[in-house]
This record gives sequence, structure tokens and C-alpha cells, in this order.
Amino acid sequence: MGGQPNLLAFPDVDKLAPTLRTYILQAQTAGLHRHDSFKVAVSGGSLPKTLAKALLAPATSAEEKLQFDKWEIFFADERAVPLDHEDSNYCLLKAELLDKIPAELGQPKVHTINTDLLDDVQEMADQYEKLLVESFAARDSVKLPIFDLLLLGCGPDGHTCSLFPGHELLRETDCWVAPIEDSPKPPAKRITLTLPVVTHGVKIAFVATGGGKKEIMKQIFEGGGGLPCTLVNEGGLDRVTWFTDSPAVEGVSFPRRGSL
Ligand SMILES: O=C1O[C@H](COP(=O)(O)O)[C@@H](O)[C@H](O)[C@H]1O
Repeated sequence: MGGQPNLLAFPDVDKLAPTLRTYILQAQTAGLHRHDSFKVAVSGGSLPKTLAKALLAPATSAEEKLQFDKWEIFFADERAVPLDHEDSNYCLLKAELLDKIPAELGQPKVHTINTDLLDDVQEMADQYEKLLVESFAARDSVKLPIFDLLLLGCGPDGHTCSLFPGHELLRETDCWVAPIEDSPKPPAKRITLTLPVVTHGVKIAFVATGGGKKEIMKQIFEGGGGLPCTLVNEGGLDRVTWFTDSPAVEGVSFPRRGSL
């Protein structure tokens, strides 16, 4: 393992979307070879909209087919709210993407949180971790679940998943899924994949777009001292690819800007 994260910059989200689609298709093909399913972790925030732009576009004849019936979707993080609440990452993904997938492409298996446990996020995280154990451990006696792909966002403060700058959760090494009850961004109660799980993905993609991300992108790529997104870069190295638009990377200098 080595190398550096790959930073891809596009003029705008419309130009970014086709390359993100190709990248996801490549990850899907690799996942299907590996275990006949495609295990993906997905974030909330601004990501689902961009994801929908990439995945709901008409197929080009030369490309692999999206096989949503082989997808197993987990949440990279989720807020402890009902599934139809406007703060729910599932609700967002459903509205932006899941509800719009054409029937002929099949429907993913989506692993939502147990909303009977909204008042007990420790138990909610433990149950979600059990789902991962069931889905991944049958494959091999893994110490960590290895996602085929993690699709992540980057907050303007450098957080990703519900891993926030300076938070003790950044030091969590035992559990795969952790509760957080003091998220600085509301809602306070959430669950999140932990850093070791995130950095062990086969592929790790960040999608960061818009001028609101410009300052934090500079910090991440020009120093980054312990920011959650930087820690993912440092752990995932060349398995990490950033999909950005010009406003998000204006003024960011980085040694490797590439293509897929
Ligand atoms: O709270 C959250 O924020 C991050 C970043 O969101 P964005 O809107 O700045 O892209 C998101 O990735 C995470 O899933 C969500 O819970």
C-alpha cells in the first residue's frame, strides 16, 4: 500500500457526474467479482444529490450495467431520527436516488438504522455493527468489514461521516460503528462508521463541491493537522479519490491531480 490520494477537479457538478459514475461502475464490477454483491457505504449531506446525477443518467452503450439488485447499501453515518425525518440520511438518499431508480435496474438492499432505538444510540450502533458482522464476517474472519466502496462527504469543518475535528471518536479503534451524542452539527445524536473501517475500504471516494468547501480543502491538502478528512487521506492513500468542482479547489495546490 502506498501512493497518494487522487484529487480530481471538474468545472462543475454536471461534468463531475459522468466520471463519478464510471468510478462507481468500476467498483461495482470489482465487488461483484469479489463476492457477487456490491457493498457500499453512503453518506448524507450534499452527496446524494450528486450521486443521483451520476447514477440516474442514461447509460452509454459501452459501459457496464448498473446492477442495483446486487447492491448492499449501508450508511457511513446516520442521524438518530425517524426514517421519514428531514434530517435522516436515509430519507435524503431515498428521495434523491432510491425512489428514482428505474425498475429494470433492480433495487438495492438498504440497511437502515433501527428506529426503535432512537433513545439509545449505543444500542443502535451495536445493532448496526451486528449487521456488518452478518454481512461481512461470513466472507472471512475479518477484523474489519472491507467495503467495496465508501462514498463520503466533507463538511466545511473537515468532518466526514460523523467523525468531527478534535472529537475523541477519532481515536476509536475497537468498534466498527460508534454512537455520538454530542455532534457539533445537529442533530446531536448519531451513529457513525469508525476511522479504521473507513480507511480499510477497497475504494474511498470523497465528493466535495461548491465554494463553501474551498477553505477546508486548502487545509486538508496543505497541512490538515488531524482533520478527519486528512486522517482518511493518510490511512487510505491511493485508495482515496476526491471528486471536486473548481469552486471547491480554487487555490488548492496538490501534487497529484489526475484522472481515473
Ligand atoms: O452531517 C453530515 O455532514 C456531512 C457533510 O455534509 P455536506 O452537506 O457538507 O456534504 C455528511 O457527509 C454526513 O453524512 C452528514 O451526516
